[in-house]
Amino acid sequence: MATQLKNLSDFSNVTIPDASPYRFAIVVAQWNAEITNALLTGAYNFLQNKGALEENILVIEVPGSFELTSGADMALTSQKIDAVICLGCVIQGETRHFDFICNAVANGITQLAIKHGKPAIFGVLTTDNQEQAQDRAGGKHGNKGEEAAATAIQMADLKNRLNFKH
Ligand SMILES: Nc1c(NC[C@H](O)[C@H](O)[C@H](O)CO)[nH]c(=O)[nH]c1=O
Ligand SMILES: CC(=O)[C@@H](O)COP(=O)(O)O
Repeated sequence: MATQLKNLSDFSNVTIPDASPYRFAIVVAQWNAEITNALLTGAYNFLQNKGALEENILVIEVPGSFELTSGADMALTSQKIDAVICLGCVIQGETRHFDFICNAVANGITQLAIKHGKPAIFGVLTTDNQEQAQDRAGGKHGNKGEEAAATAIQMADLKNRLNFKH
């Protein structure tokens, strides 16, 4: 398996730009809160470690991952932010509900980035079980929240360097 022995959050070989010029929103789902709170901590601490100012990090909670798209849309529309990070954890249940949520959120966040012309980062765990989620929320496979924060900084910086106006 590709990730079997990997820490997916290892950025030692990647240059992450200074985050201090940028304003971020982190939209976090309350479903599977033990996991999503760990993702939030990872993302928040990573942003601050890369220079983001506390007053430039807005945290918004939504009920579940399905609401991440609308929560991020509200943030991008009403707040002056440069990138939005969407954090959630969807764990497979007995039915196809998992598939509908995961597809809706992935597609929704993708379309949101295009609609607003700003980075909208998919930091949603989509796992078979609780253990896989724990492994990716500060466990042996790293922290998906850190990865999402790193991506948000890189994309906000890219937009700035390209002087991209929407
Ligand atoms: N089963 C999970 C959910 N389900 C709730 C949905 O996200 C949504 O809030 C509901 O369908 C109402 O629109 N959400 C997760 O984030 N993770 C799950 O495992
Ligand atoms: C992944 C989910 O939606 C969670 O509510 C499990 O649902 P179910 O067991 O009804 O598929």
